[in-house]
Amino acid sequence: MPISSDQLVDFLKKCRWFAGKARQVVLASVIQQIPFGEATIWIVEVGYEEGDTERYQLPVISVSEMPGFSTAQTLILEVDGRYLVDAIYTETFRYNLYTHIYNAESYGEPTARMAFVRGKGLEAEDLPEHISTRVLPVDSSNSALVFGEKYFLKLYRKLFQLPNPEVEMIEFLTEHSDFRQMPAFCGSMTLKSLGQPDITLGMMQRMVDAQKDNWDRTGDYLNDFLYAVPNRVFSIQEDVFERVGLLGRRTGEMHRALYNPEADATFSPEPFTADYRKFLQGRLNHLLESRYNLLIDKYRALDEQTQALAWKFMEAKELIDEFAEELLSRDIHSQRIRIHGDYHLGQVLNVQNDFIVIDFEGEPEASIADRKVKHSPLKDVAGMVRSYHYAVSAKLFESDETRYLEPTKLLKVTERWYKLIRDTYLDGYTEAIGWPHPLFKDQNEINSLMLYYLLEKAVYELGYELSYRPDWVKIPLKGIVDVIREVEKLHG
Ligand SMILES: Nc1ncnc2c1ncn2[C@@H]1O[C@H](COP(=O)(O)OP(=O)(O)O)[C@@H](O)[C@H]1O
Ligand SMILES: O=P(O)(O)O[C@H]1O[C@H](CO)[C@@H](O[C@H]2O[C@H](CO)[C@@H](O)[C@H](O)[C@H]2O)[C@H](O)[C@H]1O
Repeated sequence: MPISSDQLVDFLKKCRWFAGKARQVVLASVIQQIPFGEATIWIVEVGYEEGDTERYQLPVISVSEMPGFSTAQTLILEVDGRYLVDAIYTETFRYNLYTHIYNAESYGEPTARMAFVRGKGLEAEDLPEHISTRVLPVDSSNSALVFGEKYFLKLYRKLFQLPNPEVEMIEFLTEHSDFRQMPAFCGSMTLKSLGQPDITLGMMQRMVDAQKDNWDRTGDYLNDFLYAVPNRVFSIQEDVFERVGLLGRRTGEMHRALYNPEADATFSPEPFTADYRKFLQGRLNHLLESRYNLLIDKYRALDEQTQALAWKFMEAKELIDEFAEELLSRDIHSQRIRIHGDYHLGQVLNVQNDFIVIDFEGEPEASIADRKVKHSPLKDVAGMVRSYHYAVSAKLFESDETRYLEPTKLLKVTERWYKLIRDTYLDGYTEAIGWPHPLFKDQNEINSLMLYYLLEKAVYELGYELSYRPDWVKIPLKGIVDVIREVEKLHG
């Protein structure tokens, strides 16, 4: 069925996974069609009034009846009593996907073929003919399919002209390490077109039966803490310290697994080269500039307390520049490896008495090439430390229970919780990494790099909050101001 640009745009705008909703679309068109059984995989290109074009994966199939389980994102077009639907909603398409992964079988012509890989996590007993399939209704930027209630397939929607970093990470950890706190790799599907870079279309992992992610679980702990605060009681249960320490240890184990001097170039550790330092500097400058501009744009809409923090950030511009320049112009002897890259409490699922780390796709704002750059693992550590700061700040600053407390007292309690939890997390991390470790030269480098990554993360978050959650802008700003204070201390 032919489809016009307007029809495509109307459909895309209904889809949770379409990232271009806030942008002005000029044209959407199907630029490649890859037949796959009764379905066809469309590669859709979207052009915007400003900025780069984007590509999306849309598997389609023409059916005479709407699928049993349908959502607002199912129907693309209806013509003469037939329906063109997103193929993930049909059993035929899902079954075909699973069968090809199970058999590690390629499909298509030499000019454009889909290569299917089967991973260690897929068990031989789960034969395609016995497998149940369904769409998992997740509020996510991709689509999720479930097979036999045992396997979770992420069908990537926004496509990149390079293999997806998540598949590389999960495959590496599953096949070449003994780290088991992530869902094991079960398979992948990649589009290989003649003369074009490979494009990852999907990845299958073991399905995790998670009760809650760790952002929600930390929120539960914080509720207990919060209720006591108005009674001038400061109480953190021993269980909370144990869980935070365990997460620190699991993070350390993840980084130990990713540190492999025997690995090929994609994963082998690298030194802090001049090129990397230039990359870091360029990235921070770019982030800072975009955040200053965004802040100026949105300044008047911010509350008084947030405006004051914003001023501190703006006034410290020179100090921040000096700090970054000084750190990045010295020789650094710690090492860099592939890391998670977007590590925060929401990326950790609670499973029984342990954790499972998910979503190794890297930072959403970064290009796909940048997401594969190796960093000091302290960048992940800083991400999680920031996340604990977020959790306590969001709870204490936004709750009814604490509304009438004096702001300076509230801030003190928040800081006390944050510092105890941060140190517990860091102790767990250090214990698992083991000391000394070739990833880190000495405590001095650790302190400086931590400060740098904390700053970079908080500046990144400032953009995220200014765009999506203006009420939370003060949280990353507070994080930035904390780093500024530390830097001031260093400069005497
Ligand atoms: N292996 C898995 N098993 C079960 N559920 C998962 C698994 N991986 C992710 N999820 C669920 O799907 C949601 C989206 O996953 P995520 O990796 O964050 O995808 P995205 O990058 O598309 O947002 C998660 O919040 C989690 O609830
Ligand atoms: O959607 P992703 O999980 O890939 O990550 C993006 O969204 C996150 C918010 O959901 C954002 O995280 C920030 O808010 C979290 C609380 O909601 C907090 O725990 C994180 O520390 C904070 O960075 C993340 O930065 C963004 O990339």
